[in-house]
Amino acid sequence: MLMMVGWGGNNGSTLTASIIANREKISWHTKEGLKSANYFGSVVQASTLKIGVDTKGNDVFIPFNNILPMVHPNDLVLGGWDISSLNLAQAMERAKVLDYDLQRQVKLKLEQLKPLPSIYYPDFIAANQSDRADNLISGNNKKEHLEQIRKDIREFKAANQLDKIIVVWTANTERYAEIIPGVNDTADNILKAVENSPPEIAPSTIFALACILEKTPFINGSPQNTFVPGCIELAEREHVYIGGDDFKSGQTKVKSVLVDFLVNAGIKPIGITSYNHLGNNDGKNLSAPQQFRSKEISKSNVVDDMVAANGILFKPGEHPDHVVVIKYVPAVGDSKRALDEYVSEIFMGGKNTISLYNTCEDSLLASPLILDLAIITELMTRIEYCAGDMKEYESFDAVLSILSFMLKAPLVPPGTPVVNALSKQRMAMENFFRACVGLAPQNEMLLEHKAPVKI
Ligand SMILES: NC(=O)c1ccc[n+]([C@@H]2O[C@H](COP(=O)([O-])OP(=O)(O)OC[C@H]3O[C@@H](n4cnc5c(N)ncnc54)[C@H](O)[C@@H]3O)[C@@H](O)[C@H]2O)c1
Ligand SMILES: O=P([O-])([O-])O[C@@H]1[C@@H](O)[C@H](O)[C@@H](O)[C@H](O)[C@@H]1O
Repeated sequence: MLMMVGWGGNNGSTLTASIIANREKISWHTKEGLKSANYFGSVVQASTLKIGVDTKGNDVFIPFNNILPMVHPNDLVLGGWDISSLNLAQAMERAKVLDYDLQRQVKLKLEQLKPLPSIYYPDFIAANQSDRADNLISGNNKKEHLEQIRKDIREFKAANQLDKIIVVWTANTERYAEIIPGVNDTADNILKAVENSPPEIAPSTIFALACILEKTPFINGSPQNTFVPGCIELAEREHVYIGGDDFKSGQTKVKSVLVDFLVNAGIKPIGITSYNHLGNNDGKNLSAPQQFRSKEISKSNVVDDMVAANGILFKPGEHPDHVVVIKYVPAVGDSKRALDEYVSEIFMGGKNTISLYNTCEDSLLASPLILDLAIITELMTRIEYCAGDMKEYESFDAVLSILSFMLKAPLVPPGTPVVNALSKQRMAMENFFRACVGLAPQNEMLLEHKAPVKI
C-alpha cells in the first residue's frame, strides 16, 4: 500500500530492492563478508521504547512496532510513478547504491516492476533532468494530469485489492512555487485554477491534490513548498493526512541533535557551517540554483526553535551565522560527504569549535525513513480521539506533525509550533503511542531509582 513518486530514483529503487531482500531473507557476499538484509535506520523496525520497569527496577524495552499494531514493511505492496521509464532493476543498477551480489539476487523480481508515467513540468526541476523524462503522461492540461493520477491510485488499489494507499514523494526537489492569490491560496481557488493549468502549480502539488481528492495520505520527502495554502486547506477540509517536508536523514539529523545539546548545555553556537558534496542524481538536480534554494531553506531553518528557546544566550531575533553549501561531485556517487563546523561561545569569553566529517550513504539513510513515514501515517489513519465535550471520536488534524522526527522542515497545523530538536520529536512520537495504550508519558525522572518505595 505504498506508492512512491520518483519510484525509479535512488531512494525508491533502493527501498524496493531492500524490502524484497528482507522479505526473502536474502544474504549476499561482499569484500567484508556475508551481509544479511535488515531494516536498520527505521525507527519503527529497528528501535525500541521503554515500556516500564521489572520487579527488580530494571528498565524493560520492547520493539517500537510492538506498542501498537503496525504494517510490516515485508507486507507492503509497492508501486509508483517516475518520469523515467526504466524498470526497477535498471533503476537499481543506475543508482549504484546496493552491492552487486544483492542486486543480482533481486534483479528478476525488480524487472517486473515498472513506474507509471508521470507529469513533468520542466520549469520545476533542473534542466539537467530532461534526459530522464521519457515516461510522461501526455498533454499539458493540469486538470487532466490530476485526474490521471487519481485514476492511477484507484486502479492500483483495485488491482491489488488494497483498502489503503499511502503516497510518498521521493521524486526530485522542485523549485518553490509562488503563492498567488486566486490561484493557490485557498482550496476552492486551487481546484478552480487547475482547470486552466496555471504555471505555478507544481507536479508535487498536483500529486498532493490528487491524493487528497482520493482520500489518500500524501507525504512530501523533498523540501519544496508542495503544500501551498490551498492544498493544506483542502486536506483539512477533506480530513486527509498530509505530511512533510524533506527527509531528515544525515547531516541535518546530526545538526538537530548537536545544536539541541549545545543550547541546552548553556553553550552559544555562533557559527554553523554545513558543507557537503554528493554525486547522485539528487545532487545533480540540486546543482541548479532554484532547486538548491529549496534545500538550503529546509537545511537552514532546522535550528530556529532551539535558538528561540534560550533567551539567555540569544537576544530576540539573534541567530548563529548559518551557511549551507552543497556541491555536485559525480565521483562520490550516493556516498555524500558532509563536513560541518560548529563554533560556539563558552565560559568567560572562550570559543569552542566542533568539526565533523560524516559520510552519509544518502539512499541507505533515507530509504528506511520512507518506511517509517508510510507506516506511521497508516497507523494514524486508524487512531481517533474523543476528549472534552466532544460527542464523537474524530481523526487528528490533517497535518501530521507527529512525523517530524523523519523530516527536516516539519509541516505543522497552521499556527502551531515547529519542533526540530530530534530528542523532543522522538519523545513526542513515543509518548503519543504510549498514551494510545494507556501508559503515562515517559519523563525520565527515574523516581523509582531516587526515592525507592518498599513494595
Ligand atoms: N538522503 C537522501 O537521499 C535524501 C534526504 C532528504 C531528502 N531527499 C530528497 O528525496 C528525493 C529523492 O532523492 P533520490 O536520491 O532518490 O533522488 P533521485 O534523483 O535518485 O530520484 C528522484 C526520482 O524522481 C524522478 N522524478 C523527477 N520528477 C518527477 C515527477 N514529476 N514525477 C515522478 N518522478 C519524478 C526522477 O526521474 C528520479 O528517478 C530528492 O528530492 C531529495 O532531495 C533525499
Ligand atoms: O538530510 P541531510 O543529510 O541533512 O540532507 C541531505 C543533503 O545534505 C544532501 O545534499 C541532499 O542531497 C539530500 O537530499 C539530503 O537533503
